[in-house]
Amino acid sequence: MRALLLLGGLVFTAAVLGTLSRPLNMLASFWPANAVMLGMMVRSQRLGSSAVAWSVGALALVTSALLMGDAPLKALWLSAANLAGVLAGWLYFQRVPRRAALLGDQLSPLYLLFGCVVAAFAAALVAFAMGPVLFGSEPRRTFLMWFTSEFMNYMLMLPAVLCAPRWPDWTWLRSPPRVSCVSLAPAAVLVASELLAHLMGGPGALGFGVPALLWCALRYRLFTTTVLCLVVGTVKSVTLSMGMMAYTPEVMEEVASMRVALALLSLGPLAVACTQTLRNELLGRLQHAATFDALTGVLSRAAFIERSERLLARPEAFPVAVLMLDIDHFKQINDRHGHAVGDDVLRGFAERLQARLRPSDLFGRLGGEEFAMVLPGISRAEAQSVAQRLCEATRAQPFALSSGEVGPLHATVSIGIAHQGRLLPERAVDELLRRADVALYVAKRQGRDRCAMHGEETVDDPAGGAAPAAAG
Ligand SMILES: Nc1nc2c(ncn2[C@@H]2O[C@H](COP(=O)(O)OP(=O)(O)OP(=O)(O)O)[C@@H](O)[C@H]2O)c(=O)[nH]1
Repeated sequence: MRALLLLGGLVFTAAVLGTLSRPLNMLASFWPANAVMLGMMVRSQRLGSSAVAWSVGALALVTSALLMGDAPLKALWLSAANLAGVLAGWLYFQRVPRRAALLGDQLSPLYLLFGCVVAAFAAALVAFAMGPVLFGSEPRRTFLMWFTSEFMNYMLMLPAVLCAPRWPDWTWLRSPPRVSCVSLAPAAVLVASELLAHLMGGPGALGFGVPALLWCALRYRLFTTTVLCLVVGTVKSVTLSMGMMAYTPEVMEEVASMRVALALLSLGPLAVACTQTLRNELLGRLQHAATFDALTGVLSRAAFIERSERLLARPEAFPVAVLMLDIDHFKQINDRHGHAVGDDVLRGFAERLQARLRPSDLFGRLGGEEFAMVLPGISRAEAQSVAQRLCEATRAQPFALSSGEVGPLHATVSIGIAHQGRLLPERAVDELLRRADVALYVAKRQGRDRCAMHGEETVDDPAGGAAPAAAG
């Protein structure tokens, strides 16, 4: 219901705005209603496939035309042409891969271009027959002007509607991004280029803003780029049509050609913005894959070591505890129940322990069934009690398994703790992991399902001579 109201309200408002801009003269022909309706239908599959939604859109177009003073026959015919374009565009976008239709693909600008041609062509086809009846103009002229005006409107407006963020994603409205001189530079250069174009005039002035738009496409989000292209295109078409630039197209063919040029201007920046968005998304996924362990979701070995090194280089992290955790007899779980069950236990174990850590703690999987933690700002006694709680949490409940063939499985963990009160001069991570490993060896030797603190009792240190450690 909310979506229907939004559709009706937006199409109606856009149609009223379009009608109000009619006196601007032929070149501007600002008509956002069709692109708004098409964009919403393409974005929401529920709206697009609902006969009620199409009726609401049609009603909004007809009522706005009647309210703005069009005769009933004219209102119906204009709305029929508009609807024919929207319907043809929607049918076309249904055949385009969804991701590409929503500007999430490198080829999106080309799909968009073709979709706008289809929609504009369908609208012009219905409209040109009424040219002589309603406007007293010849059909060829009506077709050319209708097609180019629709094409320009779709090309400028549709990208912004297709990639506008959904309402809950508008977090930047509540906490706007920090604006700096560097971030404003592309927009400032765009304004300067457009002013220069205005001062110099001539048909070539159309392209003055392109370098700045390309810069914006590289620097800003896709939606911001589409809005900038829309604003630049609309301002250009209005200033040209009002004779505010030194060059103003006069004959019909010049106007039509100018509209097509205005529409195509945004294609380059759009292509760059789409590619950039795709690239950032892929980089984000790559970064995530390198940072987090694919099975358990905790930090990967490399990311854990890197973040631990950064943390342990800061004096305020001390006193600190480094824990080495190893699930007991994990090989038996694999051997008895299979690798998939072993994976379930690893996942459940990591999830259960992660829930018991503070945001400032680091938790990583070093490999196999071996995990490690860095707990900054913690005393020796606190570290010991945290480790004990982690042992209890592992032991307390069996781990749920995704396959129903085996019931929940019990598992236990052994933990070695290394505690360090003051900043270590160098190689702190290696040293503390080594000590924690020594303590883990003690915990395993003393019967497993327990924790051991390095430095409390002398034990054999496999890494080099005798080292102190004790069971917790
Ligand atoms: N399911 C699963 N098993 C893994 C994975 N990585 C390593 N393993 C297995 O983990 C087991 C580790 O066994 P061991 O190192 O002998 O240790 P353990 O059986 O836990 O014995 P203790 O540590 O002495 O208690 C091996 O069988 C590995 O094949 C993994 O990603 N998934």
